[in-house]
Amino acid sequence: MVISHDVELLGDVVNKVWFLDATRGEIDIYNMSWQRYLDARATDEKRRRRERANAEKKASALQAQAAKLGAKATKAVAAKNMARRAEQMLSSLDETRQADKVARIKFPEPASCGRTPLTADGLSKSYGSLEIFTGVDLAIDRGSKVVVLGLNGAGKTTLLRLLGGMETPDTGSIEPGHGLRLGYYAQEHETLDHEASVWENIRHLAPDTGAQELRNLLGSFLFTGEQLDQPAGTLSGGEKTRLALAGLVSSQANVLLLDEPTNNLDPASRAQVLDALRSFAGAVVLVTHDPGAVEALEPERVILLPDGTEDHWSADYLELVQLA
Ligand SMILES: Nc1ncnc2c1ncn2[C@@H]1O[C@H](COP(=O)(O)OP(=O)(O)OP(=O)(O)O)[C@@H](O)[C@H]1O
Repeated sequence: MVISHDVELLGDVVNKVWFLDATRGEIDIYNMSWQRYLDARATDEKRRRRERANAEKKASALQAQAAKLGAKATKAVAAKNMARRAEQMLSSLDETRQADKVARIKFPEPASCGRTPLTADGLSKSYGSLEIFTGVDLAIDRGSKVVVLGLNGAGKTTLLRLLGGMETPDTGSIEPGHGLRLGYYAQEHETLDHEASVWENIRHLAPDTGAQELRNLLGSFLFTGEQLDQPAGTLSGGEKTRLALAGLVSSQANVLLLDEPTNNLDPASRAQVLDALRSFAGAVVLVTHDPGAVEALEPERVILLPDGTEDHWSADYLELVQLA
């Protein structure tokens, strides 16, 4: 049994799909491949919409007739029965299926900054006797797009944590440039306070933004009503990702450090993140195993770990993204 947002994987392996329909509160079982399931579900939903439209038409005809009859005292009982039948007909229908909701993600104009908002010189990091990397230099220019590649354990997350000030290097230094505003998206969501609620988290991340604006922002990331009071630690993987991204969007950062920002997202929300990346005017340093995210970023440069070598981006590196 597999739970995944990776549609390629699902297309390759599954021959049975359980669709948990939150609108109807039911599980539909489709004994077929992923592609055939997608087609069958689309057909089922079309059928339900048609049935609903027919029933609504019938019910409103009944209601109109009942209203006419109700005017005559002798027909009052028949009219009442008719109205009741119309009501029953409507209440037995499934709720109309909302088009599956998707977060609307758009990064705002970044705050203005100098030519090179972030520089690092001679960074080294070891954990005990394990040397992760030594002597890594980099300069992040305004608006530049950089992808960090390396095999598992090469130190990609470690480098972002150093740049984001979450950890200190053993040697070397990190120099913030004029006007730097960093936005850090952590793979494990450690930028979220898991004890605090959704609302308190976003409040903390964007203390200068008005309450209504924050409410609207959270709404566009699909957080409304009671969920604003839910502790962040109890959110699902995709919801944590959405909350952390909402925090980034509210921050006006001009350098985004993104560690696997598309993990845990359903395909529709992932597509939104990729679109947001495409149109972001600030600088981005991206760590990802998702080739689609790299293509959306259109990086100019790549940093290869653990050596710290820098190169111009070329499509040949895409293969390494999947390996890494
Ligand atoms: N706090 C720590 N204590 C000890 N070892 C650590 C610590 N943090 C990271 N490491 C080790 O440092 C190495 C680099 O970890 P890092 O998470 O930066 O790799 P990565 O390139 O991001 O890997 P992946 O592609 O698997 O996400 C790993 O071998 C990891 O086990």
